[in-house]
Amino acid sequence: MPRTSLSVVSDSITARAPSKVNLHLGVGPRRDDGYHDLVTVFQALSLHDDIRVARANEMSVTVRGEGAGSVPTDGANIAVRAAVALADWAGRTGRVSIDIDKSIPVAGGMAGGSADAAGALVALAALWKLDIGRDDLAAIAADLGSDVPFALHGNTALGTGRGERLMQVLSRGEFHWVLALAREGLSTPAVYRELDRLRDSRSGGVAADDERDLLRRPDDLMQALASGDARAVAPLLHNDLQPAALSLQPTLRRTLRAGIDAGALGGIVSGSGPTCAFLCADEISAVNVAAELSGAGVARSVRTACGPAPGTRVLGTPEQAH
Ligand SMILES: C[C@](O)(CO)[C@H](O)COP(=O)(O)OP(=O)(O)OC[C@H]1O[C@@H](n2ccc(N)nc2=O)[C@H](O)[C@@H]1O
Ligand SMILES: Nc1ncnc2c1ncn2[C@@H]1O[C@H](COP(=O)(O)OP(=O)(O)OP(=O)(O)O)[C@@H](O)[C@H]1O
Repeated sequence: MPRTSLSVVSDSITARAPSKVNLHLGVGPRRDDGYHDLVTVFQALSLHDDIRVARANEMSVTVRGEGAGSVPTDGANIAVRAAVALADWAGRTGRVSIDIDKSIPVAGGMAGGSADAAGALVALAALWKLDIGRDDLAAIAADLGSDVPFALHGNTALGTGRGERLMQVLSRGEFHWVLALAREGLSTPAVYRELDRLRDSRSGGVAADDERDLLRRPDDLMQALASGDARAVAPLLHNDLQPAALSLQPTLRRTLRAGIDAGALGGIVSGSGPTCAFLCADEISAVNVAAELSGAGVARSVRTACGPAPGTRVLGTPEQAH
C-alpha cells in the first residue's frame, strides 16, 4: 500500500497559513482600550508560512526562513501562545514541538505572526483530534491578535470591530500581486500611534462625521471584487495607515512610485507596512513588474503572489506541501 501522509502525520502535522493584504483599511479613532475600530477588506495571499507540530517532552519552537533571526523562540512566539491557549481550552498539557518555516516577512504588515498562530491552532487541533467548533477556534484566535481570525478564514473578507469580526466577501477569479519587502520592519502599535499623532496634530482628533466616513463600508470595492476586474479594483485600494507608515519610513514613497512606473495597476502599503503590495493586470504583468522593481533597488526583495488564497489548512499529502 502506498504510504499516505495521514500515516506520516499521526506523528506530526503541518498546517499552511496565508499572508494577507488589506485592500481597504478604514481606521476609526483610538478606543479607550487602546485599539481602533476598523472597517477592512482582507485578501489572503499565496505567500505562506508552514507550521509543523509534533508530540514532544516539552514545548519548543524553531523558526527558519524569511526573517527567522528576529522571531522569538520562547514563550513570546505567538505560535507558542496559540499552543498554550488551545491546550488550556482542551484541558491538556501543551508538550509539543513547533517548527515554523517562514516566507511571510516579519513585521511586514502581512500578518506573519498571525499566520503562525493560526497554523499552530489548526495543526494542534488535528494532532490532538480536538472536537472544537469554528466559533471556539475563532474566539481563541481573536484573543491572540486582531488578524488571527482572518488568517484562519482566508479568501476575501470584510473585517469589523478590531478586525476580528469577519464576513465573507464575494471575489471572482484570481488577482496577481507583486510584494516589495522592505529592509526594516515596522511595529504595528507604533504605526497606529503615528496615525493618532498625525490626526491630532492636523485637526485636534477625529470628529463624529469623520468617524462615520472613516468606518463606511467600501461597497464600490466589494462590487469590483465581485466582478473580478483588477482594473476596477486598483483605483479603490485604500489604507488609512499608509500616511503613518510613510511618515515613519519616507523611502516607501519611492517604492510605491517605482511599482506604478513599472506598470502595476495600483499600489498600497500592506496593513501597517512596510511591505508595499502592487496589483497587476495578469500573471505576466506581475512577473514584469517584479523584475523591474528588483532592478530599481527600492526593496530588500520582491515576490509575486496570488489572491485570494484559502485559509489555514492541514496539508494532507506530501505533494500538497510544495
Ligand atoms: C494593521 C492590521 O494588520 C490590519 O489588518 C491589524 O490591525 C493589526 O493586527 P494585529 O497585528 O493582529 O494587532 P494586535 O496584535 O491585535 O494588536 C497590536 C497593537 O496594534 C494596535 N491595534 C491593532 C488592531 C486594531 N484594530 N487597533 C489597534 O490599535 C494596538 O496598539 C495593539 O496593541
Ligand atoms: N511567529 C512569529 N512570527 C513573526 N513574528 C513574531 C512571531 N511571534 C512573535 N513575533 C513578534 O511579533 C512582531 C510582529 O511580527 P509580525 O510578523 O506578525 O508583524 P506584522 O506582519 O507586521 O503583523 P500585522 O500585519 O498582523 O500587523 C515581530 O517583530 C516579532 O518580534
